[in-house]
Amino acid sequence: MKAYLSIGGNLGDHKKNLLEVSRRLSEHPQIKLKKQSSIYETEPWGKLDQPNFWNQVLEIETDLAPLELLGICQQIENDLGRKRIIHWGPRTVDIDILSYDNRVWNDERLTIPHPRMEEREFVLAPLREIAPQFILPSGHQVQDVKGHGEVYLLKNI
Ligand SMILES: Nc1ncnc2c1ncn2[C@@H]1O[C@H](COP(=O)(O)OP(=O)(O)OP(=O)(O)O)[C@@H](O)[C@H]1O
Ligand SMILES: Nc1nc2c(c(=O)[nH]1)N=C(CO)CN2
Repeated sequence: MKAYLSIGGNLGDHKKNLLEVSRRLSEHPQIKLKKQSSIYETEPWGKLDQPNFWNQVLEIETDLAPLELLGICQQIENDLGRKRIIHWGPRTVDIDILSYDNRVWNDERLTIPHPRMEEREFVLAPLREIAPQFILPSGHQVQDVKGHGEVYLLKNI
């Protein structure tokens, strides 16, 4: 199954943390990392009084079930020192499942497609880069939609 993940953080060594997420995901026997967007520096979304984030979107192929994938992502977040303190607040690294095999999932642990992805330019810009044909929950193509927040493509990092 094809899934898209959004990863981001704004504490510690951003680059190291993002690379570490990709490394750990690709080491998992049931996950293949297919595409990685560029890394973007992004204005904080939702809660504005915090440092800029670094964000990236990954395309993976996996035969893990959605909740199993969520568990792996949360394990990686915890291993990299993620503490859940402030809602939408600063974090070393956060992994959101944007979509999973065009499926819909709705329970207290997991909602896919991710309900807030469409408002977030920090998700849409990297997604547009690796999956311009991606259909958003609204039915629009990602390349036709602009979300909120400025993003800056980071070059030569
Ligand atoms: N698509 C999803 N991807 C990742 N986590 C999800 C998803 N849907 C629901 N969750 C749940 O959301 C919970 C809270 O996530 P988290 O603390 O990372 O929220 P957040 O990143 O601050 O906000 P947001 O969800 O708006 O990105 C997680 O424990 C997880 O169970
Ligand atoms: N730019 C940006 N802003 C955010 C981010 C993020 O990854 N990037 N994550 C948040 C919590 O999910 C809240 N706000």
